[in-house]
Amino acid sequence: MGSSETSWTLKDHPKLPKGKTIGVVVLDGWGEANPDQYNCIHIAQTPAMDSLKNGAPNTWRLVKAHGKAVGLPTDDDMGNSEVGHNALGAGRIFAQGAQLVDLALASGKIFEGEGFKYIKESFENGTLHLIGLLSDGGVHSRLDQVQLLLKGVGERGAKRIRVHILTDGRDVLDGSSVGFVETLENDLAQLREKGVDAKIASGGGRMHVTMDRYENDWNVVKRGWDAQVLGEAPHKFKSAIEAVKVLRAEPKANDQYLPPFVIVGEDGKPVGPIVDGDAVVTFNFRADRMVMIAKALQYENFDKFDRVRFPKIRYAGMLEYDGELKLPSHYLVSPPEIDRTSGEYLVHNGIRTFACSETVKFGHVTFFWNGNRSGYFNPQMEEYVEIPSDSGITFNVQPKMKALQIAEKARDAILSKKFDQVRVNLPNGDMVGHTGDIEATIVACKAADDAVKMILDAIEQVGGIYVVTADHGNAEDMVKRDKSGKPLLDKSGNIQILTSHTLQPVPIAIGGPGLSAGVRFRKDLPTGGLANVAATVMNLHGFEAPSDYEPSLIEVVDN
Ligand SMILES: O=C(O)[C@@H](CO)OP(=O)(O)O
Ligand SMILES: [Mn+2]
Ligand SMILES: [Mn+2]
Repeated sequence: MGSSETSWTLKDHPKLPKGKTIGVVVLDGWGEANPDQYNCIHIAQTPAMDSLKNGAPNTWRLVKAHGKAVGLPTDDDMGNSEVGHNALGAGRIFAQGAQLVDLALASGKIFEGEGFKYIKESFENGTLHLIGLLSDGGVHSRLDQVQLLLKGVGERGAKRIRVHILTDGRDVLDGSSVGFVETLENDLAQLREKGVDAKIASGGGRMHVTMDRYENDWNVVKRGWDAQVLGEAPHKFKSAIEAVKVLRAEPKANDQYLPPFVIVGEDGKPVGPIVDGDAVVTFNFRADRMVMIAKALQYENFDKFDRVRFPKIRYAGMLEYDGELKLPSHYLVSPPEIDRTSGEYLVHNGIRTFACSETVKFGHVTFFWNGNRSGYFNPQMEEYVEIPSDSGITFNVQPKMKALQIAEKARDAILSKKFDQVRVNLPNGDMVGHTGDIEATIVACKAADDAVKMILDAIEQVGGIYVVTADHGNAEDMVKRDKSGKPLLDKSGNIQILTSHTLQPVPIAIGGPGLSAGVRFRKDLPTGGLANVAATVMNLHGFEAPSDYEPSLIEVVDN
């Protein structure tokens, strides 16, 4: 159903009233796991979330937040914010970027599309540059896809290839960068044997170089630009393996924050700056952390930092990263078409919406929630508030982040009675969980719980309803485990800290004075996931969900 033929009017729910203020709280990175010392949510004081759990099974339950339930290729794929918020907002399961790229590579269609034809024009006389996250995390990119892409471009005439790597350590174990670089070097050596001049040209840690999001800190993108395009960085090495090993040996160094480096040849000159006539592919499929570099590579007029040189290149994204902005204008694989999201329906049905988070998660409750769409559906009906995040720090230094400020904004929005839905994302469990700092993550979880309490109190005051859930796990498990669940030790006998998301389910709780008597979670949807939440929220607003939405989690029983 395209939007032109869409009937936006939702049917009235047969039993549930309209007009209740609904607080929708998404705790980022807040899964449910066994209570042990590596479960920061369990260790932290979280009275608000604990009390919600007492409502099980009628008003508290778990939902799936990983794998196929959120459109990822397999059930071994951990959840992430993009797919989690997409599912929460869109109410249906869409094959997500990771899977669409897999399919396009398997069928070879990726090499037949408009995007590939466009970059191919540069293969004869220019260099093909690949820029992206080098790991098998599967959140933003996957190494096996990069390998297939490299093989494919080699077979299709690319003569000179330069890869600009971003080391991970966030979706995968810290220290794993070395192995990924070795694998890539191996592939590049094979290409060289076939006569393709293929090398790594630059690199840096994902959180320090290139992969900022929501314009939190343009310096991050600039550091990448300087290395990738200008061939300038504070560190110069003859090989990427040496670079990563040496930079990791610095005190406190880790994969996420490695400084930028360039690879130089025997003559001391960078082996792969981006110049006129080259082609560039950013190979991440996920949008949020690619939008800023895409703007720098694509926009003629650009004032976020001094690019010094703006080479005339043919640029394509692995996917289109922003459908509204049409960014980038060329891409190898079409993104999922996430249409008719709950946000769009609700605005058409008179629901006035307020959404808020701090910068690092602001796009999650707006852009991702709305199916990777920027801006408002109807500015008269919606207000989105972004609280500036701290920048230039790792969040274990400020684990409370802006949770209190987000909660205050939500509280004020609820008490103002100007909105029917007040939606927030509380980032702490996730952003601090990614640092691997257990003490700080415990503080973070408490801060998120305090914020939940403030929002629940405001809902209480206005006689509203709350829906509290999460987008995927993180803080509930901070250690890598074997199949039996036992913590894994590294060579020196230390536990292996897990900085990534998890495969755990997440809680969802409903309640508040506005919740009609007799509303409870159904028992016949034991495998329900995040995509079932949108219909649930629509019901609580007094509407039936569209028939092709995943079913609502609630039922109304006569008391
Ligand atoms: O920080 C990010 O980009 C991802 C992890 O790679 O986390 P989230 O999906 O929670 O945004
Ligand atoms: Mn998240
Ligand atoms: Mn995360």
